[in-house]
Amino acid sequence: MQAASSCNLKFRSTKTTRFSHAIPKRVAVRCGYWSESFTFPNRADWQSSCAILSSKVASVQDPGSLTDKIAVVNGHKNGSVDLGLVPVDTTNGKLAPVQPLTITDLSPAPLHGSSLRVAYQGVPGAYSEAAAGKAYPNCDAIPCDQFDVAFQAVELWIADRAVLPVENSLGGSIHRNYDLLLRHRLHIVGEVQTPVHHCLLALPGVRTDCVSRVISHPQALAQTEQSLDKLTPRAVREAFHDTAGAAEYIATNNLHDTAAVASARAAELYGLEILADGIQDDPGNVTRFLMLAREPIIPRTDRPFKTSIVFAAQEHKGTSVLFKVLSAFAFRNISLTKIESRPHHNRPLRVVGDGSFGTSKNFEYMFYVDFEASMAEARAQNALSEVQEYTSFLRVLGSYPMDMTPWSMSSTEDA
Ligand SMILES: O=C(O)C(=O)C[C@]1(C(=O)O)C=C[C@@H](O)C=C1
Repeated sequence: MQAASSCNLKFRSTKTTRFSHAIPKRVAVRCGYWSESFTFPNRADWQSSCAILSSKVASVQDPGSLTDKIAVVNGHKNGSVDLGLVPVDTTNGKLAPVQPLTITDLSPAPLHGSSLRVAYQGVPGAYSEAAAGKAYPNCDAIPCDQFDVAFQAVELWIADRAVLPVENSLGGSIHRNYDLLLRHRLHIVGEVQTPVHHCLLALPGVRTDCVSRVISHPQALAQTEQSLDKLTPRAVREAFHDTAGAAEYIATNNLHDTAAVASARAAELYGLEILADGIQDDPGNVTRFLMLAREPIIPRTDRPFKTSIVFAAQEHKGTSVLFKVLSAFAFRNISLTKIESRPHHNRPLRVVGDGSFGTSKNFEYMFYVDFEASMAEARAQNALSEVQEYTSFLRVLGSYPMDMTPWSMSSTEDA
């Protein structure tokens, strides 16, 4: 017998707990052999908690005793708490029998079921969902409303992996995910690059010249800016959480004046028509996604590897720290593939000058560097020991196989 996740047990949220004012919320969940507690630090996390908890509870062994799954919320015992999770058995109207844990449930991954659970940001039809499928074929893709929720889903063992975008060939870096990489403790275990082929979608019968508003993910709007100038010059553009979510919103609210920039799959899923196809401003539009896990993978040397690090320059080490750090790689013939700087949140400014001409403030940064070498190679280890001399903070985010998928312009047609 399979774990509960394979019996298609689903939960429907009917209402939220009456302790909705208390944040952070600590919830203890007990279910058969399994019990775990979760903390939802802010309201947004708590609001998405029904989905998170449902997915977690549905993936454990014992689908019976459904009423006592949510044992405690903020110290209050079950009975006074109703999270409003209603079990819906989609198999044959019966709940699956209780199953004891087996040795396979204790193996590192996939957990509690036959397929890997992969968190992504967006709803079905988002490019991130396609990327999750490319990174982990046959995975169970778990939609999350925010990037932060996808990180937390892995940290809380609700998902086994997260697949999140970090940069696009037209729109540039997705800074939010760089910041979250630092805030969370997940490891980069792989990368996947996917062609992004955008369409303009609207309700059936809507003409392009009747569209007064175009909604989509800001990255998607940026990637189609010139095409939208031509197709819908008078339409206002509005940011939405994700491309497929924008398509779903149009369909759900029956909006005849609004179009979405999204994938052809989103058109199919939400019953929209494709007004224009391939509207990305560059035919070779590609987004790079990172695969994240709780544990790092063991770096190898038998195939091309990339390593991602983040560091902050040491104060009082002079102005040429960045040059010295980059030289540590250059002298060892290690190519850098990416460098990104983000504000140093703990130390945003450094005052410079001796006062004779006043003082100036320099901004302090966290530098993210990707280089083409595996941490199993001596040259990479030596480069990092040298980097350590100039830095006050250094973290290896992951050493992982490079995405070597053959790529051609025509492959962009697939997405
Ligand atoms: O909205 C989506 O469909 C996403 O998957 C997000 C996202 C992004 O964050 O960059 C991913 C790929 C595309 O570059 C556009 C949007």
